Amino acid sequence: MSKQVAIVTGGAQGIGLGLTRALLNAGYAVAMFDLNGEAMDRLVAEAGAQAQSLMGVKVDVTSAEQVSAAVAQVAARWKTPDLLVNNAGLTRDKRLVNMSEADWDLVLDVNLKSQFLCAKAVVPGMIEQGFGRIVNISSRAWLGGFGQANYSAAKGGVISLTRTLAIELAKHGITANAIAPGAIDTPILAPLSDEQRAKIMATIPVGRIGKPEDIAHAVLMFADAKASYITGQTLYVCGGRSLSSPSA
Ligand SMILES: NC(=O)c1ccc[n+]([C@@H]2O[C@H](COP(=O)([O-])OP(=O)(O)OC[C@H]3O[C@@H](n4cnc5c(N)ncnc54)[C@H](O)[C@@H]3O)[C@@H](O)[C@H]2O)c1
Ligand SMILES: CC(C)C1=CC=C(C(=O)O)[C@@H](O)[C@H]1O
Repeated sequence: MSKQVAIVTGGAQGIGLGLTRALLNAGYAVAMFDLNGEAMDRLVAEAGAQAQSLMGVKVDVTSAEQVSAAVAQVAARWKTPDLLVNNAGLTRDKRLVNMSEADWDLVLDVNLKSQFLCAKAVVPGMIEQGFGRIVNISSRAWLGGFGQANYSAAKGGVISLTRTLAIELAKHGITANAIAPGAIDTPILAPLSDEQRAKIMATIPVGRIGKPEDIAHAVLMFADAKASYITGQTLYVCGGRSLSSPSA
């Protein structure tokens, strides 16, 4: 495989699907790691000439065994990945008093633990090849948000994890950076009413809700081989929305 190889967790939908498409168009071979096997099968079937550069691996990214088997599958079909985008995530918003231990564990596992597991699985190969790019998706909500004790803590953990990866891996030609999106139009926003969407829009100086392509643009910047001096950073992609007040 002469192409660069990327893994996108949660790559079958929303921001992840935007990343999958943008990376394919940028010439990467892309492996989607997602729970939604049907969606990945459909995407590969619809990929036409790009199908040979696209694979879907049905994997729960909170499982160490499944993650290491999935990374081995990618390396066996193509090569050691050059880029890992840790994007899979979900919310279970509830006020603290109503938040169960299961709500806490699920959100921490999918948003944070998965990033540790995927990094641990790809890094040995990246060290061996002397090159790697890791981009971890956090959220502007790491600043704190009503009903988001679990999600905010997980997304703050993503930023801490990223800084540590950057420090540990710098000498191996591997960078690690985080992206903190604001509101991006994906199925994760589906539960919002028109009124709630309008309220969010009013706080965004750019005057629109973000699109998956906005995040893909930032990922491609961090992934560039020329971006070797950019590591440990968190880039807010949120249309200029204030970082001083907690999201409500
Ligand atoms: N959409 C936003 O406004 C927004 C804002 C800030 C941050 N984010 C973050 O961006 C990332 C993507 O969000 P999105 O809006 O595209 O979400 P989404 O719900 O549209 O897509 C998430 C994808 O992750 C997959 N997934 C979930 N749990 C998984 C697991 N255990 N194993 C494998 N795959 C799993 C889902 O199947 C789905 O394809 C998340 O980390 C989210 O927290 C989103
Ligand atoms: C999950 C969703 C409602 C959501 C939208 C916008 C965010 C932001 O950071 O602006 C996130 O907090 C996230 O909760």
